[in-house]
Amino acid sequence: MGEVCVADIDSEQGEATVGELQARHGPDKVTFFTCDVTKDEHFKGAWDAAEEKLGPINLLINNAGIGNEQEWHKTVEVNLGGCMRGTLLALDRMGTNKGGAGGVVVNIASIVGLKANPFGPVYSATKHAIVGLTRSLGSDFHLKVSGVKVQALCPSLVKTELLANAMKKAFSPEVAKAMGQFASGLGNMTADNVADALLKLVTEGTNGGCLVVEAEKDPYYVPAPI
Ligand SMILES: NC(=O)C1=CN([C@@H]2O[C@H](COP(=O)(O)OP(=O)(O)OC[C@H]3O[C@@H](n4cnc5c(N)ncnc54)[C@H](O)[C@@H]3O)[C@@H](O)[C@H]2O)C=CC1
Ligand SMILES: CC/C=C\CC(=O)/C=C/C=C\C=C\C=C\[C@@H](O)[C@@H](O)C/C=C\CCC(=O)O
Repeated sequence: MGEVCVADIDSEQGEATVGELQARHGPDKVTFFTCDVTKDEHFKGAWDAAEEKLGPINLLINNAGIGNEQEWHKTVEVNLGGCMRGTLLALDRMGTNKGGAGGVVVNIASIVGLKANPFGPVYSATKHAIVGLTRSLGSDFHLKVSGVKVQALCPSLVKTELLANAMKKAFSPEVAKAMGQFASGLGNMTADNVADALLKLVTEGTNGGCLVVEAEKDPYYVPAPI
């Protein structure tokens, strides 16, 4: 395994996760930095600290996300703002046109970045925007300029904290009532299924590609409609 830096706003959970990974892969292989992806100075600080400790970064996974329909500014700022901030920073630091060695960015979007989600309209809008950002910067033009591939992973539902929190912060009482039943009909995909698809994207992904991962299906690309 290469060296990995985990950065998250939740330092308690982040340190615990990194502790588990260090026990498995070695203390020098994984490190944690606290980072709020809505803040430029946090993102840049975490990037610099990670490079100082682990060496040059060649892969960024923009994973932070929330499903809070009641505070839509916050959802836009974390989901879209985080991916935008991260992708632009990665181009600035890894771009061959900026003195870097090139690399890969993976934005964690969602299947509802490619289709509607009546149970989370704001969340769905942020994920559609992430897909647009990814397809635009993932064009041949930008790859030639920067040597950085930009791709998106679009998972279907996994029952994580995100879903539990989203149910508490649902769009309306009607949605809150309908959401649980809808979610339970979506199959049992696990975080490991998503991780396998992510690995495929990182190692053999197509620039600008949006790879969908759903329960009981092989991952598949969804091309832009026009
Ligand atoms: N769970 C699901 O069904 C799906 C999740 N996704 C996406 O996958 C990603 C990960 O989600 P999950 O693991 O499901 O949720 P999660 O709630 O377990 O993890 C989200 C992580 O983002 C962190 N975070 C939240 N705000 C942050 C901020 N301002 N700065 C830094 N970190 C912040 C949280 O502390 C947490 O560790 C998200 O982008 C989510 O939208 C995509 C498709 C399906
Ligand atoms: C904030 C919620 C947490 C996670 C969302 C996420 O990232 C993944 C969602 C996974 C699946 C969503 C599927 C959405 C399907 C819709 O396009 C429709 O097929 C739903 C159909 C009917 C809904 C009821 C209606 O419109 O009348």
